[in-house]
Parts: sequence; structure tokens; C-alpha cells
Amino acid sequence: MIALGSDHGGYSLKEHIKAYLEAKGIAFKDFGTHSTDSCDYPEFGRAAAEAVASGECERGIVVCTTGIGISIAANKVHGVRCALCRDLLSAQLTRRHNNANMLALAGGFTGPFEAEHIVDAFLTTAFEGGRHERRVNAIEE
Ligand SMILES: O=C(CO)[C@H](O)[C@H](O)COP(=O)(O)O
Repeated sequence: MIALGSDHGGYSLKEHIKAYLEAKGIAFKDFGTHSTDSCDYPEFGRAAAEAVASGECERGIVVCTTGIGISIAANKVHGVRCALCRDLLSAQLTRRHNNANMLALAGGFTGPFEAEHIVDAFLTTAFEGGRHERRVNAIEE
């Protein structure tokens, strides 16, 4: 189960990702926003992040115009490791090295086709563990 969240600046890309996940048979829960009306990203970043931290959702994907504000908001929730990724390699590396459980995307800069590749990498790349586990544990502590 994937938690989704966005503000108005990420709404269009979130809707695209919903259709993409649906086509792949991946379940998701949309924590809003539900229109392009102006709203505040901390509310939606927090809602999606809390669903991940509680275990209700395994991973989360959040979107605002830059991806920055909503990733900052999500990372305030203990247990969340939200990575803003604007390229495929970053998405792979944040899974391999950081065990990121949330992905932030930039709705104003990342196109839908590129976003699909980033989402695929985020959902399919495994955490490497080893020396990276020690570092991730230190963050949690
Ligand atoms: O990217 C964002 C936060 O990092 C927001 O989407 C952005 O700040 C919204 O701005 P505006 O209200 O001017 O559309």
C-alpha cells in the first residue's frame, strides 16, 4: 500500500502517478489534496508520512512544485526517510543506501514519463544493508 500526498503544485503529477500505480495493480491511499485549489503542503506531507510511520502504508510518494517543502514536512515524522529525487539514479541510491520509505517528486520540474521511471526505481530497488544499516539506525536513534 502506497501513501500519496500533494499540494496544488503536485496535484497533476500525483494524479498521473495514481493512474500509473492503478495500471500496475499497486494499491494506494490518496491523502489529498483533491484539486488544484491552493493549499498548504505540510498538511498533506504529514498525513502521508504518518500513514507510513504507523505501518498503515509501506511506502509513500509526495509531490509539491519543487518537492522540497513536502519532503521537509514528511521528514518531521519520526521513522520517515523521505528523499526528494529528480533523477532515476538518486531514486535507486536512496533505496540502496538510505532505505528511504518515502519519495518526494517535483511536480513543477519532473515530467510524468520521468516520474514513472523514478517511481519504478523507488518501488523495486532493495536496501543494501551492511554499512548503510548502521547509518540509517543512527538516524532513527
Ligand atoms: O513547492 C512547494 C513547496 O516546496 C509548493 O508547491 C510551493 O511553494 C507552492 O507555491 P504557490 O502557493 O506559489 O503555488
